[in-house]
Amino acid sequence: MTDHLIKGAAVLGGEPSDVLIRDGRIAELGAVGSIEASDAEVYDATGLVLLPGLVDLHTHLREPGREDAETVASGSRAAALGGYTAVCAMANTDPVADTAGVVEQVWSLGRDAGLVEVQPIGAVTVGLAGERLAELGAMATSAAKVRIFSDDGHCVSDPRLMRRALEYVKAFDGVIAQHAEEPMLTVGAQMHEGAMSAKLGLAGWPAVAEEAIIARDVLLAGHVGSRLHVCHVSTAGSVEILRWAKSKGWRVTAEVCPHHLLLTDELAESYDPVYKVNPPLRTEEDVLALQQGLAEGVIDVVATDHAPHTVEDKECEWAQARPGMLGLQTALSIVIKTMVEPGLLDWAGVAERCSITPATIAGLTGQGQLPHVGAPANLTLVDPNETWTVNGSELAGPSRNTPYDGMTFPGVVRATFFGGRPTVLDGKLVKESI
Ligand SMILES: NC(=O)N[C@@H](CC(=O)O)C(=O)O
Ligand SMILES: [Zn+2]
Repeated sequence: MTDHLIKGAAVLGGEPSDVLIRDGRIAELGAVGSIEASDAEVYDATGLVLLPGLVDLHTHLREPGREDAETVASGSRAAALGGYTAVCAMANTDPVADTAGVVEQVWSLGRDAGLVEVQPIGAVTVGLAGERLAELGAMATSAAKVRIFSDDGHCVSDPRLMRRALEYVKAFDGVIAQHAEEPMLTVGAQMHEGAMSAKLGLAGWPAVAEEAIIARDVLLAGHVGSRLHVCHVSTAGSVEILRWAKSKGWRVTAEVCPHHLLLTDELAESYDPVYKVNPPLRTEEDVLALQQGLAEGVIDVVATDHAPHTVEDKECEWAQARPGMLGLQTALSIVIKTMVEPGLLDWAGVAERCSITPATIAGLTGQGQLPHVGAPANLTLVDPNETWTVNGSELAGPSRNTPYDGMTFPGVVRATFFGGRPTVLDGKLVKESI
């Protein structure tokens, strides 16, 4: 394996340093010019910020079943380009990832693609039907070593089943990741329930449908003493409930998606289904509360909820369109725009929210480590002073459903190193790694 010498990178935005990568790990780290490595390939990282490789807790890779929207390989390419070195693959595939066989299939497809660590998430219930627990233990002890279980796309709405799931995973320190949506309050829902849904005549998903489930689940997690993770938190009220749950010392973590940190329900006025997503885009007040919650750590991590859909599933009437938007290649830029530029997070905070804490939640021990000698070389180099304009037709993967087409953002991912090997250099996929 070739040695790599990264020169002049600001580690977490600090002093410029040189980093030598050898045999998949950081072998040396020191002041600029202090490392001798004549055989190493040199990468000039002057002006770039070095972060631990990003880790996504919520990625829809669509394989098996909807390879026309995304595959494990195409999603891995999007992830590497976005600065990720690990993604957790959601279970709502076809067939559903509710057995050891399916999670092992996804895991080995990820290994074959070789661009990021692909950690499968297992379903909580058989077929995501919310009726019977899936084989959680078999998935946990499979080669995929599943630790996160989620029926994402659906809420585990039966409280008895949710309690049993929390009890079951406690034995192997697993976590239940809940898509918090009380289904009886979102029948026919198309967007956030508020002034805009009234104006547009679209059925609303009220904030309380999310908040009622989060309130119930933090109580259950506290009661059982087990780990709960709340997916894609989208309302100001949810942040308040999480703050309270954390003050009790319960083992509760939560994620927010980049689109909920930036976009609002006003965009639905265009009737462009690219803005249709679950949970829906909310109000300005919610956006500000989510940013504040993430800054304070009430919300622990940023997760993309990267949800590729084909043109047929997205470019149709709003009511028929599938919910979800692409996220892997734009996430870091949106975090910089909404959190770093306004001074809500520094680079250490970005590393914490986008890499270190997600890796801890997912139990990915080789990921999310602050750069130090001996650490696995999963690293991202970003140019914070450069901007780029999103071009939907140039994104990796077959799907085009980005809500950011034509928008200009700060923060260009220049290089990604996965297991000591560059997967992205100068902003492009490294050929040998594809
Ligand atoms: N977020 C979405 O709007 N859609 C997701 C499911 C989900 O994350 O709930 C999908 O699988 O398309
Ligand atoms: Zn969801």
